[in-house]
Amino acid sequence: MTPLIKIKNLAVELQQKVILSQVNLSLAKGEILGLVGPSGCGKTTLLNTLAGFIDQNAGTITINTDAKAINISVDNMLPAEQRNIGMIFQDYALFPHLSVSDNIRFGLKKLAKTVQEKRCQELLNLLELADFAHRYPHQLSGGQQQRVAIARALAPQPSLLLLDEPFSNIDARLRHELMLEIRQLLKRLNMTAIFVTHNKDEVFTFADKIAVMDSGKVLQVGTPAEVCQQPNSWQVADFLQLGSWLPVALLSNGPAPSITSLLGNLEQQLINVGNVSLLDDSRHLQVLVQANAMSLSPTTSNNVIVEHISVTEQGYHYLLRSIIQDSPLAFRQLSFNSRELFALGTELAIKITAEHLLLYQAANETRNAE
Ligand SMILES: Nc1ncnc2c1ncn2[C@@H]1O[C@H](COP(=O)(O)OP(=O)(O)OP(=O)(O)O)[C@@H](O)[C@H]1O
Repeated sequence: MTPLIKIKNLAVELQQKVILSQVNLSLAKGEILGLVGPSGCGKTTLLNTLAGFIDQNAGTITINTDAKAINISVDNMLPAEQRNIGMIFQDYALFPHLSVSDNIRFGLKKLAKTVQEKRCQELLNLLELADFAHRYPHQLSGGQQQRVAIARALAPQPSLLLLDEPFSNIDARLRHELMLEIRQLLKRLNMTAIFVTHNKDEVFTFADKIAVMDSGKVLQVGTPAEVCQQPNSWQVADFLQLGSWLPVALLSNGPAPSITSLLGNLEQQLINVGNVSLLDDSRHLQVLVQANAMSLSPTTSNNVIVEHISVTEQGYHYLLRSIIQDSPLAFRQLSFNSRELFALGTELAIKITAEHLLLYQAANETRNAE
């Protein structure tokens, strides 16, 4: 199926600095993509480049609608107003001197008055804003302002909607409800959307697909389940906080390599992420361990000490450090969940219960970090 938007080898430089490089993404009509990554990795720059507020230095953006295909490249830089892309900014950027209705009608000035009226009324109803049509932005709550921003962006019937941290200004209690509501609305309209977020829960609630970025590049794209189950690099696992890192060493190589750690030898099936060359690079090997994939073991001798405790809805979350600290395999922050309460400084015997383990090669700094 032809994707609604296809981004190929997109690159952007600002003030002679590479901000985006080799960005490749495609989205089918009606799909919602969440862009995540550390601060400064280029998420907003990507949205602004798609919207036409920043010029690309290489690559193509193709938008396929029923009516036509738009090709945007360095040789064919289409101005923002001809891209048929709607954008919702983090602060909503509503016009303070215009009423809710006038904000929504703002992008419709070229259309006949009757069409403007009809579309505005439809959007007021759709976003449950009819009672606020004559109010001004400062007379609305954050959630209501966000609905107006969405209505205004949808009014010109864009083929793609871009949302920069759409829920960051919404009260935490309302956020989840609003996210589900807006997602259902976009799905009903079969609207294709790309949104930026810092919030892991947000991406899992709102997105069909996620793209994890780092240093101007897209590291991994997939459904939230795919990315969580098999993060393709330690940066992805680290950014999404999918577990903690347990340093390991190679015991034997071959088709079924075996490894050891300060929690003992690990018999689990190993998935060698990125085909780490075990012989060459065995110094910085680590496995990703989820907090729920470990248990207390009566048959193992004590191997960890409780360093930090926090209370969770399911019980207690512990940070454990290895009892042995003068080893290259020592760790300081292994996450562990339990319903039992242990005091700080308690020594415990822990074993890994996961069926398989993801093996990564680490940069030095991720060792011992959660
Ligand atoms: N106009 C500009 N001129 C030069 N550099 C810029 C400009 N705008 C952004 N940058 C740089 O581009 C990089 C990416 O910025 P961007 O705002 O896209 O990141 P981000 O992932 O959205 O960050 P955050 O999550 O903090 O919002 C940063 O290093 C930033 O300093």
